[in-house]
Amino acid sequence: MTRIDFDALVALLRRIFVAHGASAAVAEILARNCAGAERDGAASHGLFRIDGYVSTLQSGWVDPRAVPVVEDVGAAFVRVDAANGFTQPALAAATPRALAKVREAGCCVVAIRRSHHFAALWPDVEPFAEQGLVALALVNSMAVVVPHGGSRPVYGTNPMGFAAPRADGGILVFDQASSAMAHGDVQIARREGHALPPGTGVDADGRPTTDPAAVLDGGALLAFGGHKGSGIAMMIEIMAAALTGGQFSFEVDWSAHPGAQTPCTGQCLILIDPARGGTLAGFTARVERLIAQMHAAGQDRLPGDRRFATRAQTLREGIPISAERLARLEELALG
Ligand SMILES: NC(=O)C1=CN([C@@H]2O[C@H](COP(=O)(O)OP(=O)(O)OC[C@H]3O[C@@H](n4cnc5c(N)ncnc54)[C@H](OP(=O)(O)O)[C@@H]3O)[C@@H](O)[C@H]2O)C=CC1
Ligand SMILES: O=C(O)C1=NCCCC1
Repeated sequence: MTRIDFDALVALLRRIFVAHGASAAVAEILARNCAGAERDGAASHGLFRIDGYVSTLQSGWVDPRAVPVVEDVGAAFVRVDAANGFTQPALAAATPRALAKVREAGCCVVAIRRSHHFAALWPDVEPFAEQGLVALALVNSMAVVVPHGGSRPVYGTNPMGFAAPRADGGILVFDQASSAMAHGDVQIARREGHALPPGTGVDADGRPTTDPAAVLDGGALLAFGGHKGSGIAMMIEIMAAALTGGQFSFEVDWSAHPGAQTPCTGQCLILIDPARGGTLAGFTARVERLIAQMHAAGQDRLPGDRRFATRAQTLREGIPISAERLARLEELALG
């Protein structure tokens, strides 16, 4: 195992994306996003995803040079056609207008369609919380989750990311799939030969299984928390796809593009200026009061704590990477 500096990793990933057809602007955004996930120790959405990005780019399924079209729809709504490109450049294109609207109207919905999201959600919400806003991002993916009581997959692993400002200038963030496990983690479990916890998925005959291969090859995942998580997955389909005009998870069809892995769906981002409920200082003081109660009740780890600690360590010491993986990335950067 060796270590790589964050900026060096961004530069290497940028070369990979450019070598596989991405514009300089798209390559920069995806490289920072993916390197940031690896820096934060997000096993399922960091370098693990690079082979999937590359085979998707080679399949012609996504346009890595897409120019998003941003449209104003009233005082507090921005509609974005990602033009079959990645979600993150579409969000970057919409951000200046969304920020202007949230400052003016107190809130803003950003509805992105025809977009491919293959990453963690916290990078989509953190920058807004760092500017004193509350942000909630909802994304649907591909049909691998059975609705509660059902027998075939309809929902994606549909993640939600939430961030809010804190009193010390820091932020509180959670980011999670609505499935019992992210699909990426099931793939990692198969690769590493680990069983899944009971309640994660079913096999091709709908029987509960702890075998990741049985879930991935014809089986399906369950929502987290039974009918409650299933309701959240349903809400995310409605917010990320019905509201935006993106595809539902069950509509994603890769059959004409063998090797494609990124789901072409939608994302809904809701931004709120908490100062509209009083003052920003008043809001963050209430957040701190809640956190103090959580700690007093015995919760010593907040969501985001592990990531922020990993980030601080890897920025200091470098990001751990195996020699094989580094060699593979260098090879991919050659195109
Ligand atoms: N693009 C897409 O379509 C999809 C993306 N994803 C991404 O996959 C990633 C992983 O998702 P998932 O596996 O569900 O996330 P996890 O279950 O690993 O973590 C979910 C959240 O809970 C926090 N957390 C974890 N353990 C504890 C604990 N013991 N106490 C308090 N908080 C805790 C985490 O904080 P911390 O981060 O600090 O550990 C995180 O904010 C996410 O980034 C998600 O966006 C998932 C599905 C689809
Ligand atoms: O891990 C997951 O679940 C997913 N991640 C990226 C997009 C597809 C689903």
